[in-house]
Amino acid sequence: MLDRALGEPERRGPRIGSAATTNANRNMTTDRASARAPARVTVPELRRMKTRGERIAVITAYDATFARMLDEGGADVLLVGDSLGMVVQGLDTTLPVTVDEMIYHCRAVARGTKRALIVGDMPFMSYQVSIEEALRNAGRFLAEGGAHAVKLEGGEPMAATIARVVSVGIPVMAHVGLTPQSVHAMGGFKVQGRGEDDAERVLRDARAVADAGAFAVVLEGIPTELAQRITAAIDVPTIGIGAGVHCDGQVLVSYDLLGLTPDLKPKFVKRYAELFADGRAATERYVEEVRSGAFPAPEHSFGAAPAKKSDAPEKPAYGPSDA
Ligand SMILES: Nc1nc(=O)c2c([nH]1)NC[C@@H]1CN(c3ccc(C(=O)N[C@@H](CCC(=O)O)C(=O)O)cc3)CN21
Ligand SMILES: CC(C)C(=O)C(=O)O
Ligand SMILES: [Mg+2]
Repeated sequence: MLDRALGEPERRGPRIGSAATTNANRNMTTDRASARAPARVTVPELRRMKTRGERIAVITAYDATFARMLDEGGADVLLVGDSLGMVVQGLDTTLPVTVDEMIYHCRAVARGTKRALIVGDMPFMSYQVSIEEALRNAGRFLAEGGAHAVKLEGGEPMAATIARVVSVGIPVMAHVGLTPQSVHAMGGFKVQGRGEDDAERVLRDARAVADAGAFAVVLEGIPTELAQRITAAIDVPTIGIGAGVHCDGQVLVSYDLLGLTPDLKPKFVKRYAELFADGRAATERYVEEVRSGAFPAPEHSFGAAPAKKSDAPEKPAYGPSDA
């Protein structure tokens, strides 16, 4: 429990280190984790899921509590998306999000996750300037953020970068089609690959990143038939968002899935809960009860001298719990 509270990312994934460290981690897995915790989803497992025709469920997560909820709900992959700039930070685009911010959120998600593979989304300008910068920043997501893989946007022009990052043992999820970090070049969050030439470009992009060694490819905002062609053309799983019904998996922003983004309802979003409306209604009841004096009631209050039933040390009213 203590190591979970501290959230050391090195306990959560493969990490280069001494043989002693590796053995210690292995023993910990054997003695403590494997009996109760489900096996961690791995990159090779995701590739096998495509060959078995099993669909892959990906959801974005930005903090430990959501990560725990989504992990227990069975998500195969938790993507710490740079969409956090829009849903957590309140920005209009993802462009201002920094590597330090992404790593902070990755660490929180890593602490809340037992089974899902954790993918860190590389933010704008953290991998475009040079392959060296891409390597250094990708490495930080694993070493400091506790992520198991990184994602980056771009097709053919990013293939050499993806190949280099993959070559040092960092799994890369690619992302083609509607790439939100290119919002200004696209003139908005616009569906891509609609014309014949543009469809060919997106298909070339997907082929290039798969050939470069990406373990999966996010297809965002493209027509159903194009996503179907791409899914058939490449061996690695396609993960769709606004890309129709034929992809090998799906990804959705958790805030959209849970109904926390009341002002944003793109066509590809399905809401499985209405947490914004529920949370607002709960807040209204709380505010009303504070104003009327209905909350707090006696059962929410502490006495001056707690009755001692035994000589056992008193439990603190609140503090670290082993639950
Ligand atoms: N909350 C949230 N959900 C997301 O899916 C998401 C983010 N934020 N932030 C980063 C990007 C931005 N995304 C978006 C945002 C809006 C549309 C949108 O309004 N699309 C129109 C289609 C426009 C067209 O016709 O070309 C739509 O109606 O779906 C699409 C993707 C996807 N990502
Ligand atoms: C929507 C997914 C694919 C993403 O890139 C994000 O959440 O940032
Ligand atoms: Mg993103």
